[in-house]
Amino acid sequence: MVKSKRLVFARQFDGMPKESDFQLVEEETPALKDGEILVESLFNSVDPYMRPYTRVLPTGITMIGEGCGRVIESKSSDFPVGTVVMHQYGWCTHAVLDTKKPDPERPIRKAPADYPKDLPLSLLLGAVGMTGMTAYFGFLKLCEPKEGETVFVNGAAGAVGSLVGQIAKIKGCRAVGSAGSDAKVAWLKELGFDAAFNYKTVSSLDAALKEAAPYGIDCYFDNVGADFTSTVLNHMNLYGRVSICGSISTYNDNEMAKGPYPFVTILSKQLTVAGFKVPRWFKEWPKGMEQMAQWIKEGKIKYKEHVTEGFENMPKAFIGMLVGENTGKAVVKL
Ligand SMILES: NC(=O)C1=CN([C@@H]2O[C@H](COP(=O)(O)OP(=O)(O)OC[C@H]3O[C@@H](n4cnc5c(N)ncnc54)[C@H](OP(=O)(O)O)[C@@H]3O)[C@@H](O)[C@H]2O)C=CC1
Ligand SMILES: CCCCCC(=O)/C=C/[C@@H]1[C@@H](C/C=C\CCCC(=O)O)[C@@H](O)C[C@H]1O
Repeated sequence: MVKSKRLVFARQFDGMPKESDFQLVEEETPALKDGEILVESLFNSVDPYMRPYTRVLPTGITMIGEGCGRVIESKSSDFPVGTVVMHQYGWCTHAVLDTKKPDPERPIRKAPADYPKDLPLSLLLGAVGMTGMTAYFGFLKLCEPKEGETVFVNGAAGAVGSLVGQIAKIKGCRAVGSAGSDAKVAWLKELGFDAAFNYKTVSSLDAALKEAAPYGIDCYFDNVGADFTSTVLNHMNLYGRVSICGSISTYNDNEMAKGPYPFVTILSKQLTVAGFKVPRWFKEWPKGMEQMAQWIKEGKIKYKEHVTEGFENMPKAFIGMLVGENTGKAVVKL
């Protein structure tokens, strides 16, 4: 038995989450049954989806989220001690997982056997994990970028957005991004974005897009949603493709945003607009993970991690990510 900690989703969020919405619980892990493994978490992820997904969840549960950890006790020959796994075990320091009852929605994923020794394991939650797969498949499958096309991504200095822009460059596109600070914009230029702007300080989004994408936008990877997206659609070229990845500008709203209705724009420009959830391509993730790791090793993809130290600081890290404190992937190191 091991002393463990978890953070409970104690109060429904009202607008921006608060630290007092979580409660820390300490307890001992139970003895393992046949087929079970005890995982010690090394890194826990904080992600935007946690804010809207909790709307329909009951309070009192362990806060939802993915972690990357090491098996420290095992009653499963498939997962010997030392195996590194990723799983939606929630905000906890230790998790008992049943390997005999696989849940296709929440699989226990093993770190690839050939995962490069010189890459941090935290990347299995970031550029070589769920976030990286979101950028890789959500962009390539739905935007189908062609050489010479203009790609626009918002939330561009975040975990997903920063990868989308760099993949766009690898594919020979012109990459344009927006982010919420001048320091983030400077980093995007370092990454090779052809144009980038601070959406918080431009005189108008319309004017900024006109300047940054003078020949229009062919591919739009949308992390932000709502009014931002309606404005971007006006800058799309004929037959443009739009990948609807997220809608972070609406996650703290207590009600779903209504309108405006951009359907005539979509029709007249003959746009293809598609939403996705990245587990849709689960079967292809190993290939995507291998490609992302290879691009990182070759220096074609650069990444940043915003690492918060200490399990107890997870609420701070989560709120910080929602207000834009992170550049690159926000993770918590336990
Ligand atoms: N469909 C899917 O399967 C998946 C979707 N996603 C979505 O991808 C998006 C990006 O996620 P991820 O890269 O992990 O997160 P990020 O690393 O981008 O972190 C969130 C960022 O959002 C920006 N932000 C916050 N509020 C606003 C706002 N009102 N308007 C514009 N930007 C805002 C902040 O950056 P700034 O300083 O620039 O404002 C903040 O740093 C999210 O919408 C998420 O839900 C993620 C994973 C899977
Ligand atoms: C309106 C909300 C849009 C959110 C888009 C987004 O960020 C989606 C992310 C999912 C994410 C969900 C993870 C876990 C949900 C289950 C939680 C639980 O009950 O334990 C991940 O699965 C990949 C994205 O599709």
